[in-house]
Amino acid sequence: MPMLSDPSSKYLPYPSVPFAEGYTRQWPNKRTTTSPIWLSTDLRDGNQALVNPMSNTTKLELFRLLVKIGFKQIEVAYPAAGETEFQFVRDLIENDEVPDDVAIQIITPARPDLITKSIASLAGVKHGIIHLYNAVSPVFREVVFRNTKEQTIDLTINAVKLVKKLTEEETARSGARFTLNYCLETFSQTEPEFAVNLGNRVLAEWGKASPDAKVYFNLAATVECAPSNHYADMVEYFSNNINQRGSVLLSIHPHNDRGTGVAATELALLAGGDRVEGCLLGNGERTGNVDLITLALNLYSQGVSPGLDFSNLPEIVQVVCRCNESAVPVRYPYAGTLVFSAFAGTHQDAIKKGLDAQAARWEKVDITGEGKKYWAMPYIPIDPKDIGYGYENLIRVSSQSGKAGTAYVIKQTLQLDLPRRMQVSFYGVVQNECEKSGKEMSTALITNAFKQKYCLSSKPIGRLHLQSFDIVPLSPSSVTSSLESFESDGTSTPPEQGRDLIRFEGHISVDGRTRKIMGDGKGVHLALLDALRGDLDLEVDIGDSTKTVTYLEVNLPGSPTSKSGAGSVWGVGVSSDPTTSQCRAIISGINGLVGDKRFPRAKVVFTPRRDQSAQRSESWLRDFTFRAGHNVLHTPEHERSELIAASPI
Ligand SMILES: CC(=O)SCCNC(=O)CCNC(=O)[C@H](O)C(C)(C)COP(=O)(O)OP(=O)(O)OC[C@H]1O[C@@H](n2cnc3c(N)ncnc32)[C@H](O)[C@@H]1OP(=O)(O)O
Ligand SMILES: CC(C)C(=O)C(=O)O
Repeated sequence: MPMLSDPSSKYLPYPSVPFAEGYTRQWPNKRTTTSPIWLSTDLRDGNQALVNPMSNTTKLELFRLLVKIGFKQIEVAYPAAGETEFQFVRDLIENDEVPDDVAIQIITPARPDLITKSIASLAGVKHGIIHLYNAVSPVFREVVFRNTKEQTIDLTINAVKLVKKLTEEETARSGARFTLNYCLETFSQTEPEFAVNLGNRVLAEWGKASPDAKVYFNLAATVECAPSNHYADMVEYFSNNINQRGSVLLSIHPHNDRGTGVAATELALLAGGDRVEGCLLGNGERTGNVDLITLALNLYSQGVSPGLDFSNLPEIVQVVCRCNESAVPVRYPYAGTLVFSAFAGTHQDAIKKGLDAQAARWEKVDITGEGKKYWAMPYIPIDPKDIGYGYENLIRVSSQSGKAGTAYVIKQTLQLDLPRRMQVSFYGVVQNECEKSGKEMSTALITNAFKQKYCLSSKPIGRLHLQSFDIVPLSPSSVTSSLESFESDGTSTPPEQGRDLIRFEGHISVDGRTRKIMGDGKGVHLALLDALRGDLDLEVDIGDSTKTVTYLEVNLPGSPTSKSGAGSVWGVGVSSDPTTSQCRAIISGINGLVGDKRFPRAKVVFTPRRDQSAQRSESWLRDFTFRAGHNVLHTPEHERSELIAASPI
């Protein structure tokens, strides 16, 4: 039949849930503030859907992982399926694999022979949950069992009677504790009144439900056939109408046929669900059971602890995929390898700004002790570090990226905070490469391109390579450049005559051949330019107003790394002469420190920061670090401060 034919003659819409006239649904106004009880059915519903069901060795590995994650209820087998399944339960019990606070659940259909065998597998268990199931919706009653409603009830009640008898015998023998988990298979496709009626008959037959020994009703969306709000309505109806609600626990068992298993579960929990059955990474029949990792981390990202430990999610994913012989799509919630990577330029820009803003906000909390370090990050709903990922892949660069992403990579790898206009310029280089290759630019490729472009290497990269140089003072040596005035806006042009004349003598290789160059000027850069002009016929004009600005951030030892500047003291030096600019910045910084009671006596680390926002024509210094020793700031007898230039970054 062609796809576009009228489906209304073929498919029936979901029926309404028979709430009383005027009834106001409760679930839409609720919030989930606590974690449900979790049951992992990886070893049963997950296992039965695998191409190659797990061996008992593999099941044991997964069982141990589930225990480690923190599951307190684990469905371990369908013991009546065969000897292997039966033996798995025996091994767990006999080898003392089950911690005292963990209950193991086994599943059995409502058939006497299979119930007997299933319960026998649990001999000696501490806490066993008997998951008894039969499908109760019209199609199953009519087609699979060929039963009326009354016959369905009889089948169920007889099974409950047998479970009660066998478990009581085992309790008398070994002291084992048992819980009945009665599953209305295909609950979400069953008439709500019939489901409640059946549930009440089960309760009456069990006869011993209490707030301390609740009967579980597993309300299965065996096949997800309707939107999530319908499942929530079904659960709320059952919750409102089942007897002895305080002695009953509602379990949610959703599948994901419509791709909304997670949403259905979240709404069903609002509607009265207390417990969730599902699998890690949503393994299971057809499109899978509901994914417990997504559910738990959705809760976590709302500030509700799920009580499950996914702090090393990559490792968990790896084990689960190996055990299930399956793979996770790269965009899978939380667990996909690309979930915490942005390629798009505007996303990257927002993330980069978000990280900086958050670092400042968190630092303020550290310093003031006020407020909370809450997570508020564009495009990233959960801190990747909380679940075992780093930030190193947050930004990946392709032809869809922009300058911010590229600058982020350079900051991460080379610790260089590029000035904005340089970001734009360098991004052109990267974009060109991306468009040429049509591929992602890896971190290594970007870093390499940066080094190539700006010749950042001790080995020759460009056509010109400076091998060595000397600065020879031509006029009497004195630091007279400090005579140059600096107005508050830093834009004044330095008087040339205020500085010493120096000679630049160097060796430069040009296309691999060494050439000697020499030039004079007031300041190193002018002398170098003179040498290039004279010896190599290279005319470069960097403008009269070219200045070097040196920023020094003096971090307070013991305070967190200062990104906002709140935990540090700053110095600034501006001059057309780089050396003078550095000297001024140091003196300026020290001035800010003297008498600052917050500052300890020794070891002051100076970290220069370059101005990113300036629109002036400037030359930019390479980063370098100074360390002041010998308590220079606080002991007047050390008048000759010892400022040691440490290695360049
Ligand atoms: C929704 C779920 O995921 S439920 C879990 C499903 N998991 C499995 O089926 C995995 C393990 N299953 C098995 O190993 C086998 O199916 C067994 C051992 C349980 C039964 O095997 P068999 O006796 O060969 O029966 P078969 O597999 O054909 O099952 C169908 C029979 O059980 C009946 N049946 C099916 N479900 C139930 C139930 N919940 N309660 C009672 N009877 C049931 C069917 O009506 C059918 O009976 P019929 O033969 O009289 O028509
Ligand atoms: C037996 C039940 C719990 C089941 O697996 C289902 O309905 O999907």
